[in-house]
Amino acid sequence: MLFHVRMDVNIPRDLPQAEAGEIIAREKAYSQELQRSGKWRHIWRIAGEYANYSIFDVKDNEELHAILTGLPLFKFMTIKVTPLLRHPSSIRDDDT
Ligand SMILES: O=C(O)C[C@H]1C=CC(=O)O1
Repeated sequence: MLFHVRMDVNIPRDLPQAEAGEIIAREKAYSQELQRSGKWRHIWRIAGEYANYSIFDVKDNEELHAILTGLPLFKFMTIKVTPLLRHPSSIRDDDT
């Protein structure tokens, strides 16, 4: 199942810089591992914002929930999920 996910990150200003850096490094490793597995298909930075648009390709809602709640930055994020399905006019083979 494909999901479009918007993640907005809001790290509190009073979080020590070293702690924030450590969480961001863990987030990057977590994200890149999921990208290598094919579950996190795409990630784009939203210009001018500490936010991204991502596409996930997972088995079901439960798997997506587990992935998102496992994000090291999860507690500092606002996340919006939109389920996707193939458009009948699509000419792309990888839209499902
Ligand atoms: O920077 C972000 O958009 C937040 C988060 C998502 C992946 C990652 O490495 O960081």
